[in-house]
Amino acid sequence: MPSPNANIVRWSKTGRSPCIITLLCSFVVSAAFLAVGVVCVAFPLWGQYLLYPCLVEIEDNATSLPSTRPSPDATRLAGACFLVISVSSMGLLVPLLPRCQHGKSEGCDSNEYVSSNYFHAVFMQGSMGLSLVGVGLINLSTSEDDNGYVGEYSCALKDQSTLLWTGVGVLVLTSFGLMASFWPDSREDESSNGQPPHAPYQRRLWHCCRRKTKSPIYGAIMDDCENATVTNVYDIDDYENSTVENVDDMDDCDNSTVTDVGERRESTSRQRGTSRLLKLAGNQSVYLWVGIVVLLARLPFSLAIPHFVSTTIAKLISEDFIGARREILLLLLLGTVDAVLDFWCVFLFGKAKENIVRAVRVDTFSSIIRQDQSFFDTTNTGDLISRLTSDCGEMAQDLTWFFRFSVEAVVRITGIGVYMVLRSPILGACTLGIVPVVGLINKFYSSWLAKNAIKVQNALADATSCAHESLSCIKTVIMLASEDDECEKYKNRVEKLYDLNIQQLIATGFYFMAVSTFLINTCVQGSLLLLGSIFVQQGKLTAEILLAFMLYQGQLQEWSLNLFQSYSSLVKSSGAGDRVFFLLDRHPPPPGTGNSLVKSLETKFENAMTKEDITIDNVTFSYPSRPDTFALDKISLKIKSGSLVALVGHSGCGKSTIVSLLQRIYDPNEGTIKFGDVDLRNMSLKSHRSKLGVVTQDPVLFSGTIEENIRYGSSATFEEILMVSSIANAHSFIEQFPNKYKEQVGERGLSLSGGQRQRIAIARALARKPALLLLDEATSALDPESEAAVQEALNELLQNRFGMTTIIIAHRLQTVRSADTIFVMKNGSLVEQGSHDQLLQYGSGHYRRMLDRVDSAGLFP
Ligand SMILES: Nc1ncnc2c1ncn2[C@@H]1O[C@H](COP(=O)(O)OP(=O)(O)OP(=O)(O)O)[C@@H](O)[C@H]1O
Repeated sequence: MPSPNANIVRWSKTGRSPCIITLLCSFVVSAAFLAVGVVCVAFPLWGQYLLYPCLVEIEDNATSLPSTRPSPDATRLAGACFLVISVSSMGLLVPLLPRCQHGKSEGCDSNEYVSSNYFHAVFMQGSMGLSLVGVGLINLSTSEDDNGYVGEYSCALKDQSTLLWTGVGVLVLTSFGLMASFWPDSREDESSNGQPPHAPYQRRLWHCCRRKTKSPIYGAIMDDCENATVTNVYDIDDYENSTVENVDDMDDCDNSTVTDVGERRESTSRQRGTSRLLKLAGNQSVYLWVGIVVLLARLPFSLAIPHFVSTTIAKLISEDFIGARREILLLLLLGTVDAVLDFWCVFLFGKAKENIVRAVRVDTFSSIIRQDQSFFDTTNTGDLISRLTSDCGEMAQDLTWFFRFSVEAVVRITGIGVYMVLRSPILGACTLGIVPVVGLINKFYSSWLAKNAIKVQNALADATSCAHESLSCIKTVIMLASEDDECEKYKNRVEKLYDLNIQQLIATGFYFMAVSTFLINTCVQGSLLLLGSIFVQQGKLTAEILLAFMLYQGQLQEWSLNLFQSYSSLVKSSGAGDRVFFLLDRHPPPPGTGNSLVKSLETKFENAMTKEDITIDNVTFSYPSRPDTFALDKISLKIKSGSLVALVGHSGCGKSTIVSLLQRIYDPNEGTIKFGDVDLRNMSLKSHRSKLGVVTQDPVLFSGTIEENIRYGSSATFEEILMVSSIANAHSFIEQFPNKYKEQVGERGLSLSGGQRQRIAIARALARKPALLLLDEATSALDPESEAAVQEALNELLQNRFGMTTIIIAHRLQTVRSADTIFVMKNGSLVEQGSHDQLLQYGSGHYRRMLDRVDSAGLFP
């Protein structure tokens, strides 16, 4: 094998790109193989002359041409070997060409070159192995036996065994070389850092698949949601045709009965899911095509085995023990090659499956996480987790099953069918006749299976959501001693899933009983034996052929079942796929794409808009999940840049809703929110949010260290982290932990107290150096002493250092009274505004009444 390093040096010295030259050479070799293969297969009489040189060389460097020519069958066999070699090599080389034809600058880097050379070497090695086996077989079949017969393997097998076993050995070695290059330890994690893996084959396929992954078929990976438009995310036709709403609308327009509509919708969605699934598989075409090529290469080897079994038995019956041993040796030889190629079939299709699962999971998560808040308001988290885990896995599993078995099944069934019809048309027809019957039964079975699969997936999602909810609220569950209730709830859902699975089990059992065991094993085998024995009795058939028939019939039925099951799997997976595709297709309206004027403004004055005065003008808003109830009703207020304002009012009056609208988690139904003169809807969402610091009533931390949590969403240095922690009055308690800032906070920060979590959340908000700080009851969990300290520090920081605008929602009088302006709200409307003193003096009484009801702890009602 050429040394990869030597190649790199050679390349850098000459400055030329040998990559393309190497590839072209490979192509020329492959084309020559292809030509020889075509001639040998199509015109075996001419092909015999082409194969002479092989024989000369093989026959101990004899100077004369061999006395016997290869038989036409042997020539075809050799031709088939050449065809497989050339087609598979071309299939592997083609994806490299576009990368290399533009030379170094277009990605044909040294690694690519190394990988192409490695590939080339392994390819040549593999070709050599196949050639040795091919030539050995030709020699075997063309040698004369003692009686002068040619082509009956009558020469001593040992004469050729060295050649044959060497060929098989080379193939096995090649295979091990390839396996080693794919072994996970020999490469970097592909997904972790987006870097191509080291292993040469892996690297080459990685490049090919990566290019594909970026194609519009996956689409949903968006580096920046602000640049996301429907066209670059997904093929627009698919997008438009595939949302559930559209399907619903279409169906609603129809006057058909409800059942019709339901069935049609299901079948439409299934078809859509199926075609999308196939498109998805297209992204793994490299693996799938190579897998199919290997599959085809393997077929002659595995198909020949029953033939050798029957000829061995026939030879044993005729007491030709040497001949029988020869057949057994050939069977072992072909079986070994078959086994090695089988590994590659399993691996390549499995790899395609894993790639699909990985890509779909990442894309689905990427799509879910970019949904708007209204989606999460109405969708269960457990349900989404089930989509990510179970649906994605199931979909890809079934999809690759389809590719793995359908191609192989079609080829095998055709091959076996031809063999059978040629050998005995009546027995052949009798065996093949069952295929359409099984196909018909399978059609009903698969359509039932698809419907049931959707129910199963839904039930599974339901059970997952239930478990997820119970576990995420485990403290409350323990506190209220409702473990038994939760177990019961989960049990009920699992029972439902169990019932559906049992139904599926019964249907599957029935299918196998009727199709596999009764129809195929019993009826077909019985009729074959009956007919066959009559033909043998009449002398129309030999027992040897009948035996071969029985063996091939077993294979035929097995592969018919595989073919039909692969179809069922595809239909079934389209159910799981449909739900995943729904998530992939669900693109919230691209938020904050901004107009060019605003974009240029933002570039010019860094984050100018978020710092500006805020004007909420006549805003009306209802939550998407409750469209008829207005949380805000024609509210208008102005907040001066750099000021500290407080929102007060009774619980549920709409204070947090204003904070959500300012973050643009939702858009108002009516009215506008402006920063300076610019409507929030026209601003860049990403830059707006990057300038927000938000602390909510119940802040959530991520599992990890305190330092990581404070730095989350910013790039603060450790010194800055220390500073913001001191401001948030968190430094002192952090220092008391054994690992200080490296202390783990546990899942969702549950190993900290509520007050500690809140102070870390304040520090996290400050670490972002926000232009607008939103504190939604941020100090509610703090004791009065901590709150006072935090508030004091916050006031000083906000007012005197950075001039941030701060909006506080608080129930504590102490917090509110220091605000420049206090907005008093009632039932989604603004009823009073002014400073604490102004409101006491001139207010219409709302604030005063609230003050009157402040309790001894200083809390508003
Ligand atoms: N995600 C939501 N979906 C539907 N309705 C909501 C949602 N969030 C809040 N609401 C409703 O909107 C109204 C205003 O809620 P909001 O959270 O703004 O009140 P608040 O003044 O902040 O109350 P509190 O002081 O208790 O936090 C309430 O009636 C509430 O039930």
